[in-house]
Amino acid sequence: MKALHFGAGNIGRGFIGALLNRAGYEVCFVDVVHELVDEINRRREYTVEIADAGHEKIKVSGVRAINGQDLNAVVTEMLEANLVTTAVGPSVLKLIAPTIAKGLAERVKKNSQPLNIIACENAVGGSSILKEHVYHHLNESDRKKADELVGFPDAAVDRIVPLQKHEDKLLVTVEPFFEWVVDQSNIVGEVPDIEGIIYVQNLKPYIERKLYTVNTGHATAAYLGYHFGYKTIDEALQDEYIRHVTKQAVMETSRLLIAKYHFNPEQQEQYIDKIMNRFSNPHLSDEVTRIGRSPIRKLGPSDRLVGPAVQSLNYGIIPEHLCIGIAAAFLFNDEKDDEAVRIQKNIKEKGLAETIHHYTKIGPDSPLFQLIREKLDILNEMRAVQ
Ligand SMILES: NC(=O)c1ccc[n+]([C@@H]2O[C@H](COP(=O)([O-])OP(=O)(O)OC[C@H]3O[C@@H](n4cnc5c(N)ncnc54)[C@H](O)[C@@H]3O)[C@@H](O)[C@H]2O)c1
Ligand SMILES: O=P(O)(O)OC[C@@H](O)[C@@H](O)[C@H](O)[C@H](O)CO
Repeated sequence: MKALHFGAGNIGRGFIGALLNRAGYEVCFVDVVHELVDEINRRREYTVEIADAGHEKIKVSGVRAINGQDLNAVVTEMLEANLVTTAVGPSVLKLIAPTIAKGLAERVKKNSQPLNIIACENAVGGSSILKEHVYHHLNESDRKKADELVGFPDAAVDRIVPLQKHEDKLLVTVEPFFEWVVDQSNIVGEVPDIEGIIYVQNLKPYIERKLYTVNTGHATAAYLGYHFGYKTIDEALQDEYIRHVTKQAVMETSRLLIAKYHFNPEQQEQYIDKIMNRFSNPHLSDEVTRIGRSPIRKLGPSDRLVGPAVQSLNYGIIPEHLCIGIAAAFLFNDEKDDEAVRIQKNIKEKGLAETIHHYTKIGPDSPLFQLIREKLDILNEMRAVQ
């Protein structure tokens, strides 16, 4: 069984690649960083280290890699792959789509075996988004064949994997917890037998619970942490105010999720407690700039902050603390982050009101708009007296 995985980064090596390998797949990574591809091919194995008191080291062997710019190599791999997965970042899906489309166009002519393509990204409907981009590059006849032979089941993936700073370029340190939930209703052919995947018939509650709890809390703590000068998430969460706002923000999303999907309130409370502990794992050092990366994406209308805030209003919940997180995201001015730079430029050139509307799509008539502005003033005042 062969798996082709796009993105040999932290989640690619530390989570998806490791699970596929354990399930018996021969894993081939696709990446655009030459050094990474070469190193994987030179060693054909790497180590995953579990960040807890035991520091267990797991060897992932028999892997190889190809360069994503080598179209022929990717097409050749796609002809034979039994499964395709991605962990490249939601904004990169559009960029890998032409290559995947080329591979699929060849494959549907030569191989009548079904193929599932699972995007393992932090986005609602990641595989569906990828499908849309891929289909854009297929002609009508290949699209019809792909409708029959190719599935794009959506997925939710959860495992905290910080930026890696090891001498061993392939070593990846990951938290012990992981969860990979896949929408079974969109699988074509046999359901892949991979230990660790939870198959569900309706993914929406799971991806929203993951993105709107884990990532909402993470982003809130990271943007506040950055604003108040903390470097890592566990440092930020030792600040009483940041811990309080983060916990309240995920309590707000929790009320939304319970109302919308009827999650069990007690289990939801345990889920939150577990997440707050995961954020503070003393064996991981996770920088607030990684967690806050790409703030334009994170301020998007259906992403982790604005998504639940807007939906909350429909259930009579006033998302005060989510709005603090949103306000803090507009103060994230990490100059190494292109999206942060673009937001700050927009604020300078077009003003705050226009910028909030532009990125969040929240209009001045929404009660959230005023709330975000008030929270921004409060955060700036708090910083000034710090
Ligand atoms: N790190 C985490 O804790 C975590 C947890 C759950 C989900 N995720 C999600 O997983 C995805 C990947 O995150 P990550 O932390 O592993 O990022 P990462 O930057 O470590 O890995 C992304 C990899 O994709 C590669 N890449 C970029 N463009 C490419 C292209 N055109 N073709 C092939 N490869 C390309 C990069 O070189 C990099 O190796 C994101 O969607 C993220 O939200 C991350
Ligand atoms: O990967 P992003 O940029 O969407 O979000 C940053 C972190 O919140 C994220 O990577 C978490 O560590 C992860 O989603 C935990 O499962």
